[in-house]
Amino acid sequence: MAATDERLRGPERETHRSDAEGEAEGEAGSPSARNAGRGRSAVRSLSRLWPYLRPVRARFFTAAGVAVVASCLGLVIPLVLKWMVDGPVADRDPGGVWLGGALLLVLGIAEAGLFGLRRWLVGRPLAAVEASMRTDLYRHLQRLPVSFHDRWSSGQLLSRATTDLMLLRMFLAFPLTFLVVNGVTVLAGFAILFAQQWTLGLVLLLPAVPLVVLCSVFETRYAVVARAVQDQTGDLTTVVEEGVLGVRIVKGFGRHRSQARAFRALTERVRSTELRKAGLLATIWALIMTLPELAIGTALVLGTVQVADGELSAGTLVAFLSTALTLRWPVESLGFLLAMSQDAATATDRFFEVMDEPTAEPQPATQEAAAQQASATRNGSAPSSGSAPSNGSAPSNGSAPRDGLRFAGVEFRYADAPPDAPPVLAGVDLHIRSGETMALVGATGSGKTTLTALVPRLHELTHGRITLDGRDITALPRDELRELVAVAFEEPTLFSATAGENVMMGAAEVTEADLLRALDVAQADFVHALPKGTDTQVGEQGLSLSGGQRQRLALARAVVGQPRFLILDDPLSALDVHTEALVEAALRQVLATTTALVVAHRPSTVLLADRVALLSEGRITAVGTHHQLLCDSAEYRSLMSGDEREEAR
Ligand SMILES: Nc1ncnc2c1ncn2[C@@H]1O[C@H](COP(=O)(O)OP(=O)(O)OP(=O)(O)O)[C@@H](O)[C@H]1O
Repeated sequence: MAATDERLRGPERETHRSDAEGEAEGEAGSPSARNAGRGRSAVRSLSRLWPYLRPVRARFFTAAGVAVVASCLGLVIPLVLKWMVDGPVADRDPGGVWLGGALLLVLGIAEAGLFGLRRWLVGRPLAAVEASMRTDLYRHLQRLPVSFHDRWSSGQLLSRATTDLMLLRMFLAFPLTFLVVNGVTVLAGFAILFAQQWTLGLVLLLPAVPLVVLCSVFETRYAVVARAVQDQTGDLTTVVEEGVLGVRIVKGFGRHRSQARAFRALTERVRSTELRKAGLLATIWALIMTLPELAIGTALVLGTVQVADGELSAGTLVAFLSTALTLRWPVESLGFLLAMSQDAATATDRFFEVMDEPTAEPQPATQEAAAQQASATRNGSAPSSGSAPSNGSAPSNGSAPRDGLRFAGVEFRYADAPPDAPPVLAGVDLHIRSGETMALVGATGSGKTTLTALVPRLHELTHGRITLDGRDITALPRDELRELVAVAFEEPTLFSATAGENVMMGAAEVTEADLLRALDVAQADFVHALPKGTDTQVGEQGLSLSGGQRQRLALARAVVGQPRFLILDDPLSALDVHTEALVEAALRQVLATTTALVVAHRPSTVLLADRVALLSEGRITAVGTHHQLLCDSAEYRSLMSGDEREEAR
């Protein structure tokens, strides 16, 4: 998997490389792409599509059968011609010629009708196959851990969900069927050729040997370039997406020229790889067209000599050559059918690279949690985290003590961090009592966001445990965990939906009254002044709203379900002083009814909390009230005053 990761991370690096570096990579794009194309069997890759094709197999195989019949009908036409030339034409029988003509017309119409029927048979089912693959991919992407999304660029995922799946539908609709249909047609055609005149048949068969060798060389080379093109298209998608989402920054800093230059460099790379791909295709196609033409020319000369010598009838020669010409298309199409199959095999690999990613992260704490759960079941009560609830608060139900949120010996290291890097969090011990609000304060990069992300299990901790009312989070079903814990991040993400829908995403079952209450709590009353109130579309990423408005909607989303635990990552950072005061006042009411961990940078946010924990270099170094820490901790004083010298005193 490491190699795959390397390839997937590659785009970010490669996107920003110079052209010279790109050229230096040589023939086939990125080294990772070269490796990806080599040594894999296209057939094995494509066979993984079977589960998706299975539900529509009846229609699919019927369509293939229809196509085989249609194609073989084309082979009957030369036989009718032979009958006409040797029969009615030689005998000067106009009635026979008309009959032959009518037969040819019927055969032609039947052939066209059958090909039309084939298209009708496969059109709808294959669109359904594409849709079901896309749905599976989307569902899987939603389930994959955050660490996966940290590693993969969005453009690579987008291009897999769009371009690659389109390539696969095209492959199933056309090359897959026609590789079979053309294969059967060529075999049947050669049987007819050999039956008519085996010596001439051998002449036509001669190019088959070099063609097979050439096709196999072509397939190997083309696979590498096809992979490179598809990966580079993914990079391009990432750049376009970043450019569109970051358009304010690009414009604000006047970076449109340098952005355009970077984009041009990338398109240049895609273009040159596409040209290499086209060059390979042109070469194989030229050879595939030339060799059979030479063979047909030779057979024509030899056949004419045989007719002149009286060894062969003119009708047989006409039929022979017509059959040979009918076989031209099935043979000549081989080049691009193989190319499309390679594109599809690459698309399949890229699709399953994502689908094969495990949805669960390794959970070192699971055993411990499982043991804990088992012991809880034996004792008939929810386990505590080692000590009795310290605030003496009432149990949440008959047996479970309300122990609040507890971190015990928590250690965390990002999977993609260098092996020699120290863990982001190490030995974090912290207890937030039930009903308490704890502010988490620390210098930039000290690990505050990381610590908060561990509670809803956006990342899996490396060691230690986190408990909610005494229950290990790894032992809680995900749904229950998400119900218990609500989060609002510093960067408020909104979806292309209405303002109301964005808020109601915060809980499973939300009433209109809950929505209005949450908007009120988050001081998001501005929503009512929008053109359609809570039904107003807020646009992609909520970009039509101000930063403060987005943050208030995100806050409303966090509180709408009245969660038992609330995790807020600097939720007031984008608010002006006036709105901040309003939101703070409202938040006080919410915090009074929940257990909260609030990342805070400013004294005003800290003052919302009952106690403050100071996170320093991945450890909790002090816990106390705001005033206690101001007295006892130089680092805390420095962070609150924004004065670095304070710490040195
Ligand atoms: N996905 C990631 N992969 C690897 N390292 C990461 C990742 N996300 C964060 N880090 C690193 O983890 C450390 C802690 O980051 P974190 O975002 O938790 O800090 P923070 O205290 O919230 O900072 P801030 O106050 O600036 O928001 C930083 O050194 C950061 O570079």
